[in-house]
Amino acid sequence: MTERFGARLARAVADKGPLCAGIDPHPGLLQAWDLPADAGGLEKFALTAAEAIAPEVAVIKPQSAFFEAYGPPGVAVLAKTMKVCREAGALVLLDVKRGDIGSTMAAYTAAFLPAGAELEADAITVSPYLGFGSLAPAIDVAQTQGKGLFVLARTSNPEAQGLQNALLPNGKTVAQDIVDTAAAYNAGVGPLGDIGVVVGATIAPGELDLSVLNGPVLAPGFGAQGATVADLRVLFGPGLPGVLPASSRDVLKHGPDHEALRAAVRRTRDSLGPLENGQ
Ligand SMILES: O=C(O)c1cc(=O)[nH]c(=O)n1[C@@H]1O[C@H](COP(=O)(O)O)[C@@H](O)[C@H]1O
Repeated sequence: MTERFGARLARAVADKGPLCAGIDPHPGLLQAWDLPADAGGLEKFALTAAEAIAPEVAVIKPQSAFFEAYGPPGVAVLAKTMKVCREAGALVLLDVKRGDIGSTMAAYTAAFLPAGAELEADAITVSPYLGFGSLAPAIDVAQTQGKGLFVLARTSNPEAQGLQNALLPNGKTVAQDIVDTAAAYNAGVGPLGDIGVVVGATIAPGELDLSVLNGPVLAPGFGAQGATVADLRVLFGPGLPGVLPASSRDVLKHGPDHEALRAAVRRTRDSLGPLENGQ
């Protein structure tokens, strides 16, 4: 039987710590690395980052838009980058933020989750704003094929507050309702469910109750967007249970030197606490 994503993630985090390192080939970073703004520059950037960073972390998160921006050659670079990351032992969380009516969601799911797909990921980010139920095709595949989802709940950007903290007729905020719906899919699954949520590390403490989620929490906003390790501990609890703090630019800015990149990702990873295996 295929091992569930939650179990694979728990093992990876026990081995390498909870950091999720992002590969975000921003045009400004390509320029800072002295690379041309074309598919060749993108490839050099992404593969350098993947080779230096992926062996050091449990999860690596390529940001699809920065690759799609270069058209089909960019998507080919994304596929290659994901392969390098997997071969280095990292779980690949593809940040594509997809979400659509159910039948179309099934097509997005086929693009990113099944074994053998050109852009096969271990998990993807998805948007529930067409209704959580519209994600059913992705949930089905994730749960049966050992893959994971990270559902946007309370995002790190300042514009998100009004919509995501709006109260629903059931008395919950939109974000809390998304967390609780994800929790229902994770109930009773050990050691961790497969349906995670995205909660920005920049939000105010106390906004959300994550106590029954029993699933992973992707927490972007750590580093370049201002959140610190201390902020993470206040927000999510001292032990950061199930939390994957995500950082992209704050690590990538140390490139293109391979050793400097590797040192930066190790520093960031180690700032989150000692590894369970003492490495
Ligand atoms: O889903 C995400 O990954 C995400 C959700 C969110 O609420 N905020 C957020 O910043 N992100 C992504 O996380 C990464 C953050 O990058 P840095 O700010 O450079 O660390 C980017 O790829 C964002 O698209």
